[in-house]
Amino acid sequence: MAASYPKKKCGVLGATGSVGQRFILLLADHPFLELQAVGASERSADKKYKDAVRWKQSAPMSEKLSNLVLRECKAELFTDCDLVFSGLNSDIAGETGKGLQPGVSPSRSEDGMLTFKTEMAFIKAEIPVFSNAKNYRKDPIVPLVVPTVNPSHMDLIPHQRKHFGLKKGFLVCNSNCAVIGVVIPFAALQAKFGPVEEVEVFTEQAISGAGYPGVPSLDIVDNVIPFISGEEDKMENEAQKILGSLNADATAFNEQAGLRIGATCTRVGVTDGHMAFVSLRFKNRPAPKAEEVVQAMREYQSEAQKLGAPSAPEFAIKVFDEPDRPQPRLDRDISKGYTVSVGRVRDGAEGGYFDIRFAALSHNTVIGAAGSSILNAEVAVIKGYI
Ligand SMILES: NC(=O)C1=CN([C@@H]2O[C@H](COP(=O)(O)OP(=O)(O)OC[C@H]3O[C@@H](n4cnc5c(N)ncnc54)[C@H](OP(=O)(O)O)[C@@H]3O)[C@@H](O)[C@H]2O)C=CC1
Ligand SMILES: N[C@@H](CC(=O)OP(=O)(O)O)C(=O)O
Repeated sequence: MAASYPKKKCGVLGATGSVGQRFILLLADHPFLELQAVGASERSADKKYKDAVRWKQSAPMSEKLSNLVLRECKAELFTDCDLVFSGLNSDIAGETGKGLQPGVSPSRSEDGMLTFKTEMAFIKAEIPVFSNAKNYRKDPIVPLVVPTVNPSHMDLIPHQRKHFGLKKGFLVCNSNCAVIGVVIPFAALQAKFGPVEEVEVFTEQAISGAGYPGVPSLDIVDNVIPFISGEEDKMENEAQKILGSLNADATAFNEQAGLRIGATCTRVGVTDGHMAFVSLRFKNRPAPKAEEVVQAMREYQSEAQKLGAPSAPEFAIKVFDEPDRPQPRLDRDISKGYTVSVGRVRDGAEGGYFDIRFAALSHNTVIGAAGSSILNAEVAVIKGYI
């Protein structure tokens, strides 16, 4: 029988956005995370959720949640929550380019007062934050967690709390949505065959990845955009931290040394679901063949699954044998969007540099964003951090 956990009241910041709407869907019938509060900009505050949101999901919103009244994203308005999820734009979520360590020294507002950006203000108010924004992902004191890869990195939380003088507050980040879709297969392969050394990845990313209203229709219909600002840098630099290790006293991360990733990121006219086409080379010789890679991915069990997190998919990775799968429209909702689908697993070109090639599909607002945050929160509750 599944273990039961005490109910936790949660809030969603940025609840009207592309990621926020996915939180509303995924939290509607959660076994222990109860949606208590929703937040958005001043423009939306004090309106009922259903009146402020421009709902873009194919499933309807829950009647009960649709009547929640939106609050401004101020920590003092969320003290009735045990934790919050952040689907805030990065300019609202936190400092840019500086990271949390210097984030302890707050910004100075126009009137000269010291202010904290939103996520920092919440953790200072002792409210744990699970963030989708990019600001603090690479900060040495912030766990960057993909729940079906490295939930053990949350064991840095006591150190983070000590650093900030907090009792209950902490910050855990998700990675970039396109990164999530590739690190899950990488984790399965590395567990079996040792380090991946070199990767070349090409993505076709969904429109919902750009938020709402996002990409103008005249740009994306009947078209492919061969550039997403800032995306390739994240693809090339976030995986090393996720696939790295926590040191023995759980105070610092060692990034995976020697993992080089080259990325080309494009936007295509798909609503949800990022495709990634990967070529990779292992460090160890001889490298595994495609059949062994398929088996390793099929056997992969993540720690989130082993811990019994209720949203953890039965299989973190589904591998298709059919040569024309996965496809976004057909396969993005497998395990409600928590599973990454892989197909076209092939050996590298004969005599070529890369060992293996495959295609991976991930639902960018579920396992790529809101779903990962929810799974991370489940793990944090199971581990007793909340
Ligand atoms: N979309 C995706 O697939 C992924 C997104 N992310 C990240 O998640 C975050 C959210 O992305 P997404 O949902 O796409 O963005 P959207 O632009 O769709 O939504 C932004 C949300 O932030 C709110 N907001 C805007 N300004 C303010 C403000 N001044 N104060 C408080 N709230 C404000 C908006 O509320 P209002 O309606 O009132 O304007 C809205 O709820 C971003 O950091 C993004 O980079 C990460 C992974 C994947
Ligand atoms: N940039 C991603 C989504 C996103 O917002 O990513 P990030 O949180 O890393 O900025 C996309 O367009 O599909």
